[in-house]
Amino acid sequence: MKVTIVGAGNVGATCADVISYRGIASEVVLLDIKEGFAEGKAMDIMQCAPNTGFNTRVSGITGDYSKTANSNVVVITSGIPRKPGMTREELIGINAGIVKGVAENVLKHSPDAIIVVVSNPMDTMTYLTLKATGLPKHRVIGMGGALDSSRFKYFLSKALDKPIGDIDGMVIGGHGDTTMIPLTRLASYNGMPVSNFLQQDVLDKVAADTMVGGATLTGLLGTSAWYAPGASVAYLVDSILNDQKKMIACSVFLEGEYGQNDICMGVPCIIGANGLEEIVDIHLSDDEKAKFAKSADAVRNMNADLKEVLA
Ligand SMILES: NC(=O)C1=CN([C@@H]2O[C@H](COP(=O)(O)OP(=O)(O)OC[C@H]3O[C@@H](n4cnc5c(N)ncnc54)[C@H](O)[C@@H]3O)[C@@H](O)[C@H]2O)C=CC1
Ligand SMILES: O=C([O-])CC(=O)C(=O)O
Repeated sequence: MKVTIVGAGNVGATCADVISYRGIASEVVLLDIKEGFAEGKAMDIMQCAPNTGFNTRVSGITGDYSKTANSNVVVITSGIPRKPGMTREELIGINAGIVKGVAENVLKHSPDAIIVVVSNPMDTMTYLTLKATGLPKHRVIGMGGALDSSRFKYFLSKALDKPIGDIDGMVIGGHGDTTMIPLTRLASYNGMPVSNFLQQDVLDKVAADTMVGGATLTGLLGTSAWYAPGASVAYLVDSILNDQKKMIACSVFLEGEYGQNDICMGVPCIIGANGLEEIVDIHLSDDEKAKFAKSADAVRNMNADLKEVLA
């Protein structure tokens, strides 16, 4: 199975590293516009193989999409990341043109690929990719919820002082500082509701920390995060390539699901060989429904800025 990652920067290269280290694909192509950059990242990753023992072939290329031909999955991580103090939404001006161009280029050589969109503002970039390419909704999947959910589990494990692997939870809604919806009501520790162990004010703090998880890391690092984002993309790609049918919160096109239409937003999805295989209805409470509708309003507002690029 072949995966192309367009944008060999922090997130793209980390994703390639995790995919190869875990043997998720037999071939990974990294593509970037910066001369020699993807080649360098691929060479560095390949030189791990003797010591970590993987067999994935990782190669890098500058701008030549013919090398990406017949990819099963294409990941779009090209574009600029935010700096401290910025929102993801401020990236739209530069990233919209990049993402549209990349999506069109990859499809010329991999007409059957499933596209995973990572560049921010991710929900709007996913919507743009779907509209610009005309691909069916099952082949355009935005990655954000997998990452936000792993941050949610991290903050829950800290609050509970219990191992992160014993925690389950999901974040739906938009992938933005104010649009994420951590589902604290449904989060669990070894199958038991976390509300059995944590007071509401602690749960509220966990949710708030989760929502600004990306902004907190951007403040600490000077650019946005890459280890957990790269690993989250690899987790999603694994479910596609190996037909795992995992339930993962992903940004996908909604046609009435969760009361929304003509928008891409994070909802629980079954992800398998066909990409998006099912949107799962988890019966939100009235409060969660209200939050989802508010989140959708904000994402829709952002999508309105695509008028020019989609014209
Ligand atoms: N959806 C999510 O959960 C997450 C999204 N992101 C987003 O992912 C994007 C990438 O982030 P980083 O890897 O940290 O940035 P980065 O700056 O390290 O890497 C971006 C790469 O894209 C390349 N690039 C730019 N235009 C290109 C084009 N037209 N064709 C091919 N390559 C091109 C650049 O040369 C650069 O190497 C950002 O927009 C960031 O906000 C980052 C983390 C999580
Ligand atoms: O925070 C950012 O800008 C990058 C991102 O989407 C994340 O790490 O969640």
